[in-house]
Amino acid sequence: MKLRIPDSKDVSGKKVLVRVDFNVPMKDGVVTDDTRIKAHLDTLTFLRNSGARLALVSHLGRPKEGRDSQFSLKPVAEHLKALTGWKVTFIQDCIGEEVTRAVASQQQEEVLVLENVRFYKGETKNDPDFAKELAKPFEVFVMDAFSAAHRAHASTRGVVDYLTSFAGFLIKREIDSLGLVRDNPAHPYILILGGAKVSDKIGVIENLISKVDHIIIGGGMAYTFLKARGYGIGKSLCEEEKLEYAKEMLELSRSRGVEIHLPVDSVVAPDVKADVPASVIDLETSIPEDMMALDIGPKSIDNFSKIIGKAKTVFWNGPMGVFELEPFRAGTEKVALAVAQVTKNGGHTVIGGGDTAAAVNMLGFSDQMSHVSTGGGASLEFMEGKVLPGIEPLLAE
Ligand SMILES: Nc1ncnc2c1ncn2[C@@H]1O[C@H](COP(=O)(O)OP(=O)(O)OP(=O)(O)O)[C@@H](O)[C@H]1O
Ligand SMILES: O=C(O)[C@H](O)COP(=O)(O)O
Ligand SMILES: [Mg+2]
Repeated sequence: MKLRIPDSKDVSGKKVLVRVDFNVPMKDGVVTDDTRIKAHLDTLTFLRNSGARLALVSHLGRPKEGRDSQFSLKPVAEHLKALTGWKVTFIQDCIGEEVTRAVASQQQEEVLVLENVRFYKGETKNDPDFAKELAKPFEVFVMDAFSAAHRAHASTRGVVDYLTSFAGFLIKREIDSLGLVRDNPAHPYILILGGAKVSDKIGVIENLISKVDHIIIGGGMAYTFLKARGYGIGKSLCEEEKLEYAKEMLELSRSRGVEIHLPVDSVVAPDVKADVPASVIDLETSIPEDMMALDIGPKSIDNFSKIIGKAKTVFWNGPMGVFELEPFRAGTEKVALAVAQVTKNGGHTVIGGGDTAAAVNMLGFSDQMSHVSTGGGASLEFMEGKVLPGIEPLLAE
C-alpha cells in the first residue's frame, strides 16, 4: 500500500490543516496518557521545519449536543505546549470567523489547535458543506489520525475533496507495521485477544483465522467462549447472543487446524473493585453464581506464555483482565512480558487497541514491542482487511 506523503516543497509557506487524533484519556481536565499526542510529533515537527503554518483539528470523545466544555480540546492544547515548548494557540472554534482571523495573523512557528470538531453535527455526518467550511482557510490537508481513519467523517474524509491532501508519517508507520502482520507474517503467528467484547473482535477472528497458527483468548470475552464450551462462568461477562457464534468459531478453528486457547483458571471476585477479596478458581470447578472472573489465573498465564514463547509474529488486542485494578493486573503483565520476549528474540510484535496500548504503556513495556498502534477500532478494521475511508483517498496511484 503506497501512500502520498508530503515533501517539504509541498507544504513550505502553506497553510496546512492537519487531522490529528487528540482523543486522549483525561481526568479532571488533565491529560492522563499522551501516547497519541506524542505519536504525531514526527509529522508535526517535519511540517513545521518545512515552513508550513499548522492548524490541528481533532475530535475528543463523543459529545452529543453541540458544545460541551467537558469535551474541549483546550487542556490538550496546553499539554502539547508543555510537551514541545512550541507556541501553541488554542482557538475556540474549528470553523468560521475566529479560525479565519487566527490563520490570517498566524506566525510561522505558531501552531493552532482548533476546538473539538464533533461540536458540529456535520462532522460525523460528513456533510460536504461543513467539510468545505473546515477546509476554507487552508491550502493543504495532512491526514495523520490513523486511529480515526476508520471514520468517514468531514475532518477525516470530507476535506480531501477541497484541499491538496497527503498522508502523515504516523499513518505510514501504522500501515507498514500492521500491514506486515496482516499480509506477510512469519510463522508461528499468534493472535492474542482479550478485552471486554466478543462482538468487537469478530471481524478480526474471521479474517485472521486462516492466517494464524494459534489464537489465545483471555479477558472478559473468554467467558462467552467458555460458556459455549459448557463451563459455569458465574456472573462473568457474557454475550448471550454470541454463544452460537463462539461455538461456530471453536468448530471452525478445529477444522482449520488452528488452536483456540482459553483460560483454565481465573482470578475471581464478587465485584469489579480493588478492595474486594479476590481468589483463584480452576475452571473445572464452576465459578460461583455470585462471582465474576476478572483476570486469567496462574496456570493460564503459564500456558499462554509457553505458546507465545514459540511465536515469530504476534498481534495482540485486548487486555487479559481488568488491568486498571492492581489485583487483576498480573495476567496482562505476564502476557506483555512474554510478548516482549518475542521481540527480543527477533520476532515482530504488534499491539492494537486503545486499552491494550494503555496497559502496555502503564506496565512499562511499550518500547519492548515492535509497534504499539495508536488505533483501537481503526487497527481492528485494518486487520479485518478493510480499506479505511480516511486513508483510501491518500493512496498513491
Ligand atoms: N475479565 C474481564 N471482565 C471485565 N472486563 C474486562 C475483563 N478483562 C478485561 N476487561 C476490560 O476490557 C477493557 C478493554 O477492552 P477493549 O476490548 O476495549 O480493549 P482495547 O485494547 O481498548 O481494544 P479497542 O481499542 O479495540 O476497544 C478494559 O477496560 C478491561 O478492564
Ligand atoms: O479512540 C478511538 O478509537 C478513536 O479516537 C476514534 O474514536 P471514536 O470511536 O469515537 O470514533
Ligand atoms: Mg477499548
